[in-house]
Amino acid sequence: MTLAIAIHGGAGKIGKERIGIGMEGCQEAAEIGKQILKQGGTAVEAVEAAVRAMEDNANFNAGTGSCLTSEGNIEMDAGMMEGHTLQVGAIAGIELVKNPITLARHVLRSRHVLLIGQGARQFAEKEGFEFCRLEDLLTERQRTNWQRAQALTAHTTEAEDVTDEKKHGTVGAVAIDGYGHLAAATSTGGIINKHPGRVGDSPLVGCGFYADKNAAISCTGYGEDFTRLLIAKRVADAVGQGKTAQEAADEVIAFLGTQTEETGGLIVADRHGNTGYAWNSENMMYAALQNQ
Ligand SMILES: NC(=O)C[C@H](N)C(=O)O
Repeated sequence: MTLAIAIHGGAGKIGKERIGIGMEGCQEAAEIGKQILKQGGTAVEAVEAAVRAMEDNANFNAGTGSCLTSEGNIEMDAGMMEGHTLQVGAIAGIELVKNPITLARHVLRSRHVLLIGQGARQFAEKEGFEFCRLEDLLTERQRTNWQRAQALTAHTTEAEDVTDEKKHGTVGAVAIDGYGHLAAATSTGGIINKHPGRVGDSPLVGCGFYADKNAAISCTGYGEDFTRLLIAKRVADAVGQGKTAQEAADEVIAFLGTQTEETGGLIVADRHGNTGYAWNSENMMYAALQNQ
């Protein structure tokens, strides 16, 4: 049985020096996930651990390093799906939690699919999560990005169009384990300067992530478009119709390009242990590992 894991760390217009750092972070996370798979762990365990590593890496826009809302707060989204059970767990607008993906995994084991804001916080308390301070999640880089965005917003109505950083750094993982089961996970701080309460594609099943018995997908990009176009589910359907992971990735990103000028990317794993990636932004940070 082929074990496989793929990671992304966001797509966009990413400077050379940041690409190197980002690719390294993806590679480290892929190694963590691969070790779990090799030791007989499940795809869900592998994608959770890989995404946690990315959330803890301050270079990515998820967990520590998340971007700020227009009011200077951090509201994070995360989602996870297990392919063979179609179980879903997602969290939107969560504050002061270091690893939203782990909270999403707790939701996956509950009778619910998606919890938001205050209720998500109550759930986290009940599940024994510890809360951190805003300063524990906030990095100097995101503070600077936000200040720049705020300054520009004062002169434009297109608040979210003020920086190339806006599409960077959402993180995700897809994996297939030794039991032939697939899982997908995505975690993000969203887009910079977003309206309080704004929810993107990342915690929405079929949009920013999806997994079934054929494929697992994690997306990154302009969440509004990934949501209205149900991007992740389209990829799963293409694989279900016989496309390979790579063919499905290419096909759906090409479709995205016909529907919107906004850009993004995605990663896929299929039930044969193939991985695929595609993006139509300038670049995407990613890594993939297989173990025969
Ligand atoms: N960086 C990203 O991928 C952003 C995320 N898709 C969102 O719209 O919230």
